[in-house]
Amino acid sequence: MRIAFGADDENEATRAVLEYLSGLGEVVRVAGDEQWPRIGAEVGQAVAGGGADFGVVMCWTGTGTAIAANKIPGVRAALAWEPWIATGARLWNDANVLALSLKRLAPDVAVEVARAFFETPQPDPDEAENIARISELEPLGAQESWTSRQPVPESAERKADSTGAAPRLR
Ligand SMILES: O=P(O)(O)OC[C@H]1O[C@@H](O)[C@H](O)[C@@H]1O
Repeated sequence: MRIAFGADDENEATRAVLEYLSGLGEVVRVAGDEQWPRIGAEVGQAVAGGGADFGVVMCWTGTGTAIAANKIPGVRAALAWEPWIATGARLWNDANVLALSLKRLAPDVAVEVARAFFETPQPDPDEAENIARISELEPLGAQESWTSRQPVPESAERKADSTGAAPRLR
């Protein structure tokens, strides 16, 4: 597995995550010491361009790098702060970039969240249509309507079954 990594600062959490990622495969890009928009964009480009299978971005909140990464077509970056969120991001959103707060997450929690992300290899096939719709959004301008929009019924029970977590309300 090839993983692109970038963080706009370095601390115990970033070091712990990098160490965990190094055990998973090759960390192909370590972006650092740059502003968060560039970190997000470069990690996103590595993933969208095929240079990496997945990306991990870290910044103070995790939000700035996530937003920047999501501007790159093909990127589905998800901010996660607990393992269940990371599992869901892979399972239901086929997230290919994980965003983490380097300020808020303790190193062991950051690694736990990353582990949940990387230990959920396949998205739920039932979500394939929704995930494909994300790509349809990429070329849309602010004024264009999304013609393929249709409601997708979801079952809280099915979500609960697939993660073992509590059912969620929609
Ligand atoms: O622009 P600076 O102050 O460096 O950073 C602001 C922080 O705001 C957040 O979105 C990012 O996480 C970034 O780390």
